[in-house]
Amino acid sequence: MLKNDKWIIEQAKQGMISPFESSLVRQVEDRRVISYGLSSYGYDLRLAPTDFRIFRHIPGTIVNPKRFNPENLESATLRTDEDGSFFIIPANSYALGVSLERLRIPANITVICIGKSTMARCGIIANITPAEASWEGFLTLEFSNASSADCRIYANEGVLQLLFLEGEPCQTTYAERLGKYQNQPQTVTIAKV
Ligand SMILES: O=c1ccn([C@H]2C[C@H](O)[C@@H](COP(=O)(O)OP(=O)(O)OP(=O)(O)O)O2)c(=O)[nH]1
Repeated sequence: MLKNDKWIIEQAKQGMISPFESSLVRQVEDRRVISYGLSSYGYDLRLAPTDFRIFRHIPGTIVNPKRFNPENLESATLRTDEDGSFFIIPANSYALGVSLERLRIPANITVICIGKSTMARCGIIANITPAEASWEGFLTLEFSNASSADCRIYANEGVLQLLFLEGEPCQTTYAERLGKYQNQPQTVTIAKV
């Protein structure tokens, strides 16, 4: 079953999402923001200002998920103006960021990470991925800019939404099988095998 706002509040009190906003935030002081916080059946996460990296091609090489070369990722600069702090995701490129919130997923829950409509309308696709039962840490976030125009992606503002699905208790959680992405820090975690 898809979990509702009341359930998310109860779980957040026990540390599922930190920091936690118990309503949808649309404005901070006198500035409009890309919304984040609690929605009816989900939670909108913020992008951390700490780490955002853009894929680049290294001539003569091919990306190998079994031996990922960190040089394929170039750190982007955080810029700030009257609209907020942001990174630029170039046209037709792929980028990795990290969530501002730390998550602790309950043992009978799978979380689906999907895009926000506002960003989707600007050509930004958040790669749809699960966060598994009993996983914890800061999510590494994956975006493509499918449009032919460069786009801002705001730090400290909404960038992704989470849907919480409850299942029958499983035999082995991600934590119990010692999943390799357990306890990710608030920096981009590159592909591992
Ligand atoms: O966008 C995402 C999605 C998931 N995760 C975290 C939470 C999730 O529980 C964990 C493992 O992800 P997944 O199971 O998709 O990775 P895998 O390639 O299947 O790894 P493994 O072989 O360890 O299961 O990574 C992220 O950091 N970012």
